[in-house]
Amino acid sequence: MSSNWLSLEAALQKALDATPIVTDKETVPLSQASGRIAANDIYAILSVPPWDNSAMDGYAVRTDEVKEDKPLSVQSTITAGMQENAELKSGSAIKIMTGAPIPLGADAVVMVENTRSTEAGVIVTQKPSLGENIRPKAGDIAPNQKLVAKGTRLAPQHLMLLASQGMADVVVIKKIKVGLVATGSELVQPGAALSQAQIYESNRIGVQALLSEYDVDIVDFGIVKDDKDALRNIFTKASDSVDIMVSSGGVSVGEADFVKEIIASLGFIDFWKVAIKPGKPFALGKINTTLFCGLPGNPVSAFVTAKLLVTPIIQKMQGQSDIRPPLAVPATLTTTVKRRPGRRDFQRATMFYDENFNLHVTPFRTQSSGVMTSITSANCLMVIDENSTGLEAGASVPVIPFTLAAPDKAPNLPKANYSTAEKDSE
Ligand SMILES: Nc1nc2c(c(=O)[nH]1)N[C@H]1C(S)=C(S)[C@@H](COP(=O)(O)OP(=O)(O)OC[C@H]3O[C@@H](n4cnc5c(N)ncnc54)[C@H](O)[C@@H]3O)O[C@H]1N2
Ligand code: MOO
Repeated sequence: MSSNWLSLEAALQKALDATPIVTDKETVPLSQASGRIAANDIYAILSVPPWDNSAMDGYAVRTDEVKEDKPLSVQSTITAGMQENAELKSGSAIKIMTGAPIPLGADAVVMVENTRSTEAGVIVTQKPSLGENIRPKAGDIAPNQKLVAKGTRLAPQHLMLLASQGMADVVVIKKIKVGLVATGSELVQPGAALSQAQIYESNRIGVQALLSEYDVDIVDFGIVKDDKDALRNIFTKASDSVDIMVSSGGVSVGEADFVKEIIASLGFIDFWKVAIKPGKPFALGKINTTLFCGLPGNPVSAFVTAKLLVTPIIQKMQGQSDIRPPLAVPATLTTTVKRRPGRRDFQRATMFYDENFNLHVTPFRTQSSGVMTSITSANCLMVIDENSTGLEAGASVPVIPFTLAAPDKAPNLPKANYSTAEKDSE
């Protein structure tokens, strides 16, 4: 590894150390809170369940009165939502539905399937144990119990929990503003006409979609030419209006790569170059007090550095308490891979299961960071250590899946045909 390249871990640590945490709060309805960060610890107000209630449709009984072939007279029926404080009489049973409050005196509920109805009453065919099918008051949540810790990214299940407490809204960290700009005199906005030597700009849309998963406000600064004044102008504007500015392109050593120089003149470059492939020329700095991330222009490098370096920075800035690296799982390499040591490789690859649920992985045929189909054809990144000179087929290698969906041939999953693609007509 070249001496002026940081390892991914060192780069990430430096980046997170330089990242300020936004503390401004706002109150939003639960319907808009998914993916936002809880700004406070949230405590329970109510018991859940609010009373002892039935876990089954059946009969509330006194266990000591349940005898083989002795009918219990059915006193009444209680359904969930009924406002009645019933009391179970001796020698009786009360018909009860799931969720309804347990009548006073009852100490178990028999499932309807374990009973038989007769003219004389209900006969219990399987004696319940004490407390069977009774969900006790506060068995799930007790008042003052911490429900959600400050810094939690609110997932659907957290929102259900808060709703069960009667809460209609929640205090979250204000959305952070992320500026995006693509640099390059050759770049044209998709939809416009191309002239000679021009290509369509594709990094902003990908980075925007990736970062939008973290519920940020994107401020789009468009495309800027490789021109020092134009770059200075955009970055100065950005420092007044966003929390973090993310650019792509112009961070390597070419004649028109001015981005680092301009950032250094407006603030400073904290580090440049990370020992990863793709994505080596990633730069981190500040424009006045605004954090700056310079992604390399090659589309695959921009995608991988946004995923590996920018998304943890965003999480830290939002006050997320638990920032973790992406999930990596071991897979068996199907082919021999030769490489030059120096950078940790994040090869675009396809992982798949065999009949025994073992995961295998095949790298995409080309690993050039300009080949965008290497990411669209892949379903994971295959990680090879910086010092490795290559791996033999059969070696175990970590892979980072792009999604949590099962790859091909998952043997323990239903064999239904999930594909919605139209079948060839017969
Ligand atoms: N002599 C050296 N040359 C290069 C090195 C090096 O170490 N020494 N590093 C290479 C690596 S690795 C990368 S990655 C690239 C990154 O360079 P830049 O960040 O300066 O990117 P550009 O030169 O501006 O663009 C590279 C490539 O990507 C295309 N591009 C740029 N932006 C976009 C965009 N928004 N949408 C679509 N395509 C984009 C651009 O046209 C170029 O083809 O540098 C290597 N060079
Ligand atoms: O880092 Mo570059 O991204 O190898 O092509």
